[in-house]
Amino acid sequence: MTEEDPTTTLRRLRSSIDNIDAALVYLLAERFKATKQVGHLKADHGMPASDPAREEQQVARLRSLAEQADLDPAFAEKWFNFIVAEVIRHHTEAADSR
Ligand SMILES: C=C(O[C@@H]1C=C(C(=O)O)C=C[C@H]1O)C(=O)O
Repeated sequence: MTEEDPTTTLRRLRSSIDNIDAALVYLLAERFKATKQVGHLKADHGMPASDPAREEQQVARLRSLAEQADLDPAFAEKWFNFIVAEVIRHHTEAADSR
């Protein structure tokens, strides 16, 4: 079997990376659409922006999923915390504009 040219391999891998990045952007957009609705619901009903107990459950679940998927669980937790910080910022903005 002939080996693939390195330039061709790089192009092929980058094409896959581009598809994955596009999927991640769409997935994140969907997640923020849902969390923004949660933010308005909380603001309308005087509920606190953050829910540490829920976050703790999510971290445990995501760490376990990351292990199964051969992804660093510490990275999964860091990524989750980064996203949640932005969600809380949106929730606080929603509450302040009520
Ligand atoms: C979206 C919510 O609000 C916050 C954001 C969370 C998230 O982005 O997953 C989880 C818990 C809350 O701190 C929620 O309460 O479900």
